[in-house]
Amino acid sequence: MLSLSNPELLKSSCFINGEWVGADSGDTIDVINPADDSVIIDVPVMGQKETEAAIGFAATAWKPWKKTTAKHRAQILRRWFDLIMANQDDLGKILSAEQGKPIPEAKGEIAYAASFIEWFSEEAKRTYGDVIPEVVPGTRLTVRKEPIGVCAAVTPWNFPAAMITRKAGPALAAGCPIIIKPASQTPLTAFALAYLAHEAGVPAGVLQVINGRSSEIGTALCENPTVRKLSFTGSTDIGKLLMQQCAANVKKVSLELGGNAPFIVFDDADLDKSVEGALIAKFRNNGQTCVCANRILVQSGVYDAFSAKLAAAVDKLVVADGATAGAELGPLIDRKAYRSIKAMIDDATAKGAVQITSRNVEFDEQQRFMNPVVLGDAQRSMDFYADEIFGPVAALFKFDSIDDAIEMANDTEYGLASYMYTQSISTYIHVSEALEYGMVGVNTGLISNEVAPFGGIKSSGIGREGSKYGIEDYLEIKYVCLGGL
Ligand SMILES: NC(=O)C1=CN([C@@H]2O[C@H](COP(=O)(O)OP(=O)(O)OC[C@H]3O[C@@H](n4cnc5c(N)ncnc54)[C@H](OP(=O)(O)O)[C@@H]3O)[C@@H](O)[C@H]2O)C=CC1
Ligand SMILES: O=C(O)CCCC(=O)O
Repeated sequence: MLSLSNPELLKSSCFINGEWVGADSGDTIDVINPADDSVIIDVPVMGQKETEAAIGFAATAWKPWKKTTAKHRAQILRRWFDLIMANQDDLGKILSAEQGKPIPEAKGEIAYAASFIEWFSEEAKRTYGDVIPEVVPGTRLTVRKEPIGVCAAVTPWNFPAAMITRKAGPALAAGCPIIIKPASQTPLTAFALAYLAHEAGVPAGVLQVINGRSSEIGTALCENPTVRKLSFTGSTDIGKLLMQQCAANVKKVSLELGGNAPFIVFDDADLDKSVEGALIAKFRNNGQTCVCANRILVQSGVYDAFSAKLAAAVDKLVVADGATAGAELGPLIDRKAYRSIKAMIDDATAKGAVQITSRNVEFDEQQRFMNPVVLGDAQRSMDFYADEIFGPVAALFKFDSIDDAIEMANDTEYGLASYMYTQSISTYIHVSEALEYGMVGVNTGLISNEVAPFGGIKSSGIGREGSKYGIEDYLEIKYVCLGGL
């Protein structure tokens, strides 16, 4: 059992219309700690019926919520932020237990998650409209931003807190209710956040969390016309499916999907800083992040030196249960993830990739931890050139010219994050402008924060989260033309 200062945070029920409830069927499923396969607690398995009920409650809650002042919503969100930060230790323990990331990293995610609530508590007051100079005498043209209506969020297991607050923050700030369906593997952080939202004064029905059969819940959320907006973070395949389902009633969608981030190291880069950046960009959350470096492209002049330095640093990363002091990489989320990552390593080595790190990367079905690995001599024919690794494998590709680097970097259906290391201003400007990505990190491996627009282009998704842009998707523009003056 998790030892928490505030045991109220560990919930085994869904949160619907201000009540902690089980599934109508009574069905439950265990939430498993991926570090040791122990059961943390069981949670309800809900489906279409409970989802429809939650949509109805949200619609009812919307009427008074949209009429509250921005200042009132800002105050509630600020209280929620304060409560999340006051409970950071407990929330970090819950998140680490169900997701696997080391407790300090989990606590870091809690602070990152809270930052979206703080940010949108401030942005709530800035959803300005416009007054447009009239073209016909005796008229007045005004533009007002209004909440879009009932929103839904479907979120992944890799960031069980931040992907929720990055959606719930702007929704609530804009005056919308939101129904959250967390990943089945990590519902406990979502429940704990809902508990604190309620404590902060978020009214019943304005924020609900429903766990269960994803395709049933997803279909209900996408096909019910009362839901006006869906925000999804997860795989590209499921994103496409949800977008199709939302098309029937022209629902607004935001999608944060897969990536295939290039991390480019030019000959003139500061190598120590590049290695430091690569460690963050590649191994954050054990490589299970959509903005993780997927293809590390290194210019031929520094290829050998960079590979040796990176491999030495990677060999030192401490792999252990996330609750163990000093752990830097926890377990992967599940066996399916191990199998998929191992298959990519095997594919690459069969095609000529060479392991530069020294630790064993064999895998058996009992295994819960994977050693990080650096593979050199990576080639375009290898699976990870096109596909997201989502694990602790750094693949190094060699290139000669700047144009080669740009061509390789853009040679993908994805366009989320990209990174480059150079000390040349002209390389920085030329390459950062040529990269077909929503985000570019220059001389840094960490680009995410609440004030910057997070999102991708191409198959990486639609829309931006965080920043001043992140609230726009939760607002509709209403133009009023007043005549006869
Ligand atoms: N962009 C990103 O941040 C992420 C990318 N990924 C990528 O996707 C791969 C697979 O991970 P996975 O967890 O399976 O990602 P999914 O896209 O399957 O899951 C993300 C969310 O979507 C839900 N979901 C799954 N199927 C449906 C459906 N038919 N209708 C509605 N909701 C659905 C999941 O619920 P449930 O958990 O209940 O199935 C979860 O809440 C990873 O290896 C990685 O490559 C994964 C996670 C995050
Ligand atoms: O989609 C993800 O993988 C989570 C986002 C990580 C981030 O915000 O940096």
